[in-house]
Amino acid sequence: MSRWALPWRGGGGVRQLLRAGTDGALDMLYPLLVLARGAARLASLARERWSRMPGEKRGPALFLAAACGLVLWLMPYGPALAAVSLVTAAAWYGRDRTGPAVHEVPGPAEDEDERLQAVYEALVPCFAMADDPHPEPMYAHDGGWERAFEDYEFCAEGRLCALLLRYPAHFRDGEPEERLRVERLLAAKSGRAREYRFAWDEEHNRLGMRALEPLPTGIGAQPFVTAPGETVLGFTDGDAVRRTVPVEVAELGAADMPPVVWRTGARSTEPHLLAMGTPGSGTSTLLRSVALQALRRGEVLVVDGDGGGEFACLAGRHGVLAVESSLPGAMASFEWVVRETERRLTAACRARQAGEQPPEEARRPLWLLVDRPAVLSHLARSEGRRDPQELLQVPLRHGRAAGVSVVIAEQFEGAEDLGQAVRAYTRARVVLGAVSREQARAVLGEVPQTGPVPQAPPGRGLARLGDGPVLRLQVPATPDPFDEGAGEAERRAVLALLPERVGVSGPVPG
Ligand SMILES: Nc1ncnc2c1ncn2[C@@H]1O[C@H](COP(=O)(O)OP(=O)(O)OP(=O)(O)O)[C@@H](O)[C@H]1O
Repeated sequence: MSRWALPWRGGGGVRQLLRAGTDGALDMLYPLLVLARGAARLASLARERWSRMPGEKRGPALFLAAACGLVLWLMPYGPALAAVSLVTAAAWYGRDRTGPAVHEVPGPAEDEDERLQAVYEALVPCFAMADDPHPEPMYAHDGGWERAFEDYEFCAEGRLCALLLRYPAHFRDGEPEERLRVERLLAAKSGRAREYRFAWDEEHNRLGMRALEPLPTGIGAQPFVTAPGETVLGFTDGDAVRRTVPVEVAELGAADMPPVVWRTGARSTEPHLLAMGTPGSGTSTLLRSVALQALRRGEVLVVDGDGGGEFACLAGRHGVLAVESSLPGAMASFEWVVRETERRLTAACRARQAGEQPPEEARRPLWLLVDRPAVLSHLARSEGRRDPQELLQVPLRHGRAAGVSVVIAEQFEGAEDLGQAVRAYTRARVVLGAVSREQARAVLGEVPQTGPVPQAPPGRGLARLGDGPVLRLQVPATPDPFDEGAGEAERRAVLALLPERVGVSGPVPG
C-alpha cells in the first residue's frame, strides 16, 4: 500500500478504482510534498533564528546574506548551484521524521517547556514596556520564551538550574531594586529551596542565573595553614578565590578547600571586622574561631556584651588578656585598649625617629573581640553613663599602625545602636543567617550576586573584604566546648586548640 493510502470503508469496483487513482497521484506528488514540507521547516527555522538574534546583530547578518546572494549571482552556474543546494536542504529537512534517522537538536521536554514559559510570563511585567513600538517585543504577554531565553539547563530532578536570558535595553539594570525584583522572581520560579548566583552583563543586556551547590558544613576548628596576619573567616566557592588550604572535613577526610582569608596588620586595608547576624546564626562562633587563630601569634581581649558566657573557655588561657562581660569590666577593657594603642603608637614613633624597629611588645598583634556592643551601649544609657562604643574610636582609627585589630559581632536588631566609628572603620564585613538581600546590601555595601540563603545552617552567610567581591561563607564549626548540645568531636577540636592555662583570668592589665 502507498504510504499516503487513505482509509476506505466498504468496497466496490468504482471505489477501488478511485482509491488506486488517488494513491497513485499521492505517490507521484510525494517528492513535491517533501520539498514543500522542507521549505516550510527551513522558513520556520530562519524565523526562529531571526527572532532570537539580538537587534544589533541583525544588520550585519542581513548584509552577509545579501553579499552571499550577490556572489552566487555573479558566479558561473551560481544561481543553479544555489537552487540545487536549496532543493537538497529542503529535501533533507522535509524527509519523513518518524523513522530513527532524525538528528534534531533536542528541545525541552513538554514539562520543561511549560516551566520555561512560566518563568518567561512571570518576567513579562518586569521587562515589558507599555506601548512598545517593536512589532514583536522580546517580552510580551502573548510571547514565547524562545524570544528571550538563550540557554537553559534542567537538573536531574527536573528543576531549572541554569538560565541565560536577554532583556530589553530600556530595563534599568543599574538600579539594585529593579535587579532584586527580577532575581527574587527567578529564584521563586526556579525553586526556593536553593541558592542562586546571578550575573548581570550590562554591556550585552544579558542575565545569567545558576543554582549553587550548598557550601560544605563539615569543616571544624583546626590549625589552618596561614601566614602571619592571615585569618581564615570560613570557606567559600572554589571559583571565587584563587587559593585553597588543606583541611580535615568531617566524613570526607583531608581535602583542599577555598578559604576566605582576612588580612590584618600594618599593610591591611581592612584591619577591623564587623559581623552582623540573625539570632543564633553563629556570630559568637565566628568570634571564637577568630580568637583561636589570633592566639597562635598574638594576644586577645574579649568583651562579651550579652554576658552569655560563650567565651568562658578562653578565660585564663595563655595570651588571653581578659574575658569581660560586665559593663564596668567592658569600660575598663576599652580604656586599657585606648591607652595601649596610644602607647604602641608612641613607641613606634620613637623607634622610627631613632632609626630602629619598633620594640617587639609594641608590634605583637593585639585583638579586641566585642560581642554585642549594642547591649553595653543600652546598659550605659540606662545608667546615665558614657557610651562604651565611643572608646572604640581610638583603636578603630589608629589600630592598624599599632597592630590592634577590632572584631565586632552584633545582631541586626542592634544595628541602630552601632556607633559611628564602628560603622566607618570596619571595612571587613560578614553577614550570617537567612537575611534578605537588602539587609545584606546594607552591611556589605553591595548587592550580593547570590540570592537569599534558604534555611541557612549556622555559620552560613556572606563576606566582603573592603571593596572586594561578596563571597559566600561557611564559618568553621567552633562551638563553645562547654556547650553540651554541640558535637563531641567539634568540642574536642576547640579544646585542643586552646592555649595552656596560666591561672584564673585577672583584671585588665593597667
Ligand atoms: N559554623 C558553625 N558550624 C556549626 N554550628 C554552628 C556554627 N556556628 C554556630 N553554630 C551553632 O549554632 C548555635 C548558635 O551559635 P552562636 O551562639 O555562635 O550564634 P549567635 O549568632 O552568637 O547567636 P546568639 O547570640 O543568639 O547566641 C550554637 O549551637 C553553635 O554551636
